[in-house]
Amino acid sequence: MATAGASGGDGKGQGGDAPVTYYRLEEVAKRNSAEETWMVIHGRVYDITRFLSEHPGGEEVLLEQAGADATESFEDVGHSPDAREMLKQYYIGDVHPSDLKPEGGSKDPSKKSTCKSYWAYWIVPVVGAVLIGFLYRHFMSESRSS
Ligand code: HEM
Repeated sequence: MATAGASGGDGKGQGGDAPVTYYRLEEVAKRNSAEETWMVIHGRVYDITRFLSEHPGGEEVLLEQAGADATESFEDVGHSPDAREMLKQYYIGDVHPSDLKPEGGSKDPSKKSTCKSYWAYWIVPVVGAVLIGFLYRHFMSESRSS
């Protein structure tokens, strides 16, 4: 099997502690024919060449996505847990981290703004509560003195 452009490494992988092979998207894009069909689903690379003729949804839909990120199409169909389980046998590696689009992962660059929104989320009720406390004390002391 072709491994050009791939590099070994560690990190999150499909199976246990085996080293993960990373593939650049340009490497995946070259495998876009019926002779060699790779696709990306949720940041993982699958060699589905031998699965083409077995796919219940037909070979054509797979070839349309060949060499590309098929996550959206795969999810749109609403594949069964069995179909997701089948994916494992075609797994060959992960998309290289520098080619990964943020998909809600921990390396999400928008994390900072999420932190900011958490601040905004609790600071409003806290400031509100303190203000109400001051007003309450103010009116109580006024009503006591009058
Ligand atoms: C390697 C990845 C894929 C695997 C292992 C897979 C597997 C399966 C399986 C097992 C089914 C039968 C129904 C089910 O159990 O959900 C199915 C149906 C289907 N798949 Fe996929 N699929 C893959 C990728 C895709 C992609 C990328 C598309 C893109 C459009 C697609 C389109 C469909 C359609 C349209 C059906 C419905 C067929 C019908 O109900 O007549 N599949 N697939």
